[in-house]
Amino acid sequence: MMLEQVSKTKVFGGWLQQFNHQSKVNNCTMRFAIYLPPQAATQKVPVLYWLSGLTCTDENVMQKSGIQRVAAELGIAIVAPDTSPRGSHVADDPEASYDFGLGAGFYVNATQAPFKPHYQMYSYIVDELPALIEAEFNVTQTRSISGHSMGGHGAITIGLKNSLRYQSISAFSPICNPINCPWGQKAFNGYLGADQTSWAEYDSCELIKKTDAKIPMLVDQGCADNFLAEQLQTESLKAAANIKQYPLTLRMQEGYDHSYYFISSFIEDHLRFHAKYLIK
Ligand SMILES: N[C@@H](CCC(=O)N[C@@H](CSC=O)C(=O)NCC(=O)O)C(=O)O
Repeated sequence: MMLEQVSKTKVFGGWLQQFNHQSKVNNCTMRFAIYLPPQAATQKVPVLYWLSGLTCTDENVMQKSGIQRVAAELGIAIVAPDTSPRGSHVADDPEASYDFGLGAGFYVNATQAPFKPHYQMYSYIVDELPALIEAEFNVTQTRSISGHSMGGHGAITIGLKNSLRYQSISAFSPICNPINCPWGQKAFNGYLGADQTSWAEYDSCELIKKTDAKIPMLVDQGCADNFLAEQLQTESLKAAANIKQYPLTLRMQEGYDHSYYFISSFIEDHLRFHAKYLIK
């Protein structure tokens, strides 16, 4: 069987389920969560992919954001993958830090040992997971992508690099310029190697400067986020978007921090934003 069910819970008339499956690209068992709104019982529905941040699994957004209420109203499925490959045979940061290795795959395809055999999160999110979701569930091939922090970086870079696959992009507190911040430099050095020429392929600011795509993008950033200045660098994304006149709606939200309390405060706006492009 391709999918092994881990849990099934009714929420707002739809079904939240977790599954394990064998990932060919990551060469390990991967878990994901899917929320199917009530409409999926009778018709195919579009999908919003949610990419989570450092230390997260498929569970954080489903348990903390309240995303299901509006997804049920709008008829949008939510798919939340894990943030890295996992298993006793999967390499981790030798120091077992929270910002590299397990729980911190950064949505790139690793080229460096010992990470290359399993850390192929970019291909997993772009190709393998959507193919599985579209084969196994009552969903259309109409997709949008969103995420938080490391997952915001993943959503923006994957959306920009695959403009024909996604209708819209959004992010909360994204790591905007990983090639120039400590989290990104540590991860890219480990996964992609010391030669920085390949790093720009996974940097939102660099990608936005060279793309001709104009996928609508919404970014929310809390002004009281402790990571803002050193790790997230939202101003760099704003500057890059201005250069290209990219259709970015950037909202600096006074008083909000980096947590899921912030996400839960604005997740409804993000779903309604994506619905404009997912549901015609
Ligand atoms: N372990 C660190 C920071 C961990 C943290 O803040 N993780 C965020 C994402 S940060 C960027 O990707 C997160 O979403 N945590 C899970 C949650 O449910 O809040 C520390 O403890 O400071």
